[in-house]
Amino acid sequence: MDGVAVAAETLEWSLPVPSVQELATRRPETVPERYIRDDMENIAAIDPSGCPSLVVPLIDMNKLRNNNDSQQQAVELHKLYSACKDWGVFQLQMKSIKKMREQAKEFFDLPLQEKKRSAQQPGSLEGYGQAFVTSKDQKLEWNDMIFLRTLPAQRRNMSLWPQQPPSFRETLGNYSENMREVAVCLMKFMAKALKVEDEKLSQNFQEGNYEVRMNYYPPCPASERVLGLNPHADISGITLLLECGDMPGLQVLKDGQWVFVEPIHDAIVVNLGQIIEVTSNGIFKAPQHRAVANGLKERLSVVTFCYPSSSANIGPAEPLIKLGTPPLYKTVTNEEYFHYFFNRKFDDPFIDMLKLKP
Ligand SMILES: O=C(O)CCC(=O)C(=O)O
Ligand SMILES: [Fe+2]
Repeated sequence: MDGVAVAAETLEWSLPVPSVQELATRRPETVPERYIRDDMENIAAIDPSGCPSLVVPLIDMNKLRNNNDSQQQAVELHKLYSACKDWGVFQLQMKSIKKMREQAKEFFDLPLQEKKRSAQQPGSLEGYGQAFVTSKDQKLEWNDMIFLRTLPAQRRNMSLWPQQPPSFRETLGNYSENMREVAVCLMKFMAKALKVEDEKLSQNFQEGNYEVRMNYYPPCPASERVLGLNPHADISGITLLLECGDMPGLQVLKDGQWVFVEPIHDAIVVNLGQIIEVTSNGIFKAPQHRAVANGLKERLSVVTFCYPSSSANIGPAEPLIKLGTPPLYKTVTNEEYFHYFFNRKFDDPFIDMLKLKP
């Protein structure tokens, strides 16, 4: 059984709350109290434009793949290694994925009643609605989303896949396959960068589970006191994030400072998840990140969570341990991994529970 299925059976994921898109359409002067983050001191972040050391690294997949120029390849591989180790996030240059961007926007532009044809069912995360609303008192995020399992195809719940816009389903299917290729390829190079020449790692992502979350953040009249998405580290292996416009909103915690990830048109953002932090025995980092709101413009992101095959164990890669380094984490089954996740205390970096005592 995979993680989300477990959750759907055991947790109230998504108590019904109003669509923030609908709230924003009425152009209110302020927002309801439940969105105001008196619990957060400072939602401001650093603008990285004047500070090159705070610009998220940019990796070129073509250079990584170019076997005709081994020098260039080695330089890019080293850049990848440093990005995964020092940041846990980087931008990956690739042809822009225009169609998915357009279709995501068209979906959220539909009337509410049409979007609600894909509405989440009680107690389940999958579908159109909000995520992780588990109590009537908790602060709410300025975000509407649609969450769908995409690969392998037999995990799809087609009753929740939007039928509008007309080519949404086909575009999302193709896009997911495209993202699986990217994930598999990245895993090959990440294994190489770790000097773990192990085909199993990328193979596990070839046979892995893929889920897509499309996030919609409308303009917000109280953006400096509201959060689009709470700080978190992803529980995936890796996460591939497509920005649908040029409005910044994603921030990553780097050396104690929140830094904007500036959207680049011909790139996707790669965020390492906690499975890779464990697999790399703590060498690579799953960064804390969050999304802020803004008062000017809507923002959309299409986020693909890439998980290894459910039959693969989660633990430090064996070749790393064989090189003589003690394992920092215990090895668990996929089911155990999600069990730890669902039984964490809310704000815990939950992989700490997998840490072995020195
Ligand atoms: O929309 C964003 O920029 C962040 C999305 C994200 O972190 C997530 O969906 O896990
Ligand atoms: Fe995330």
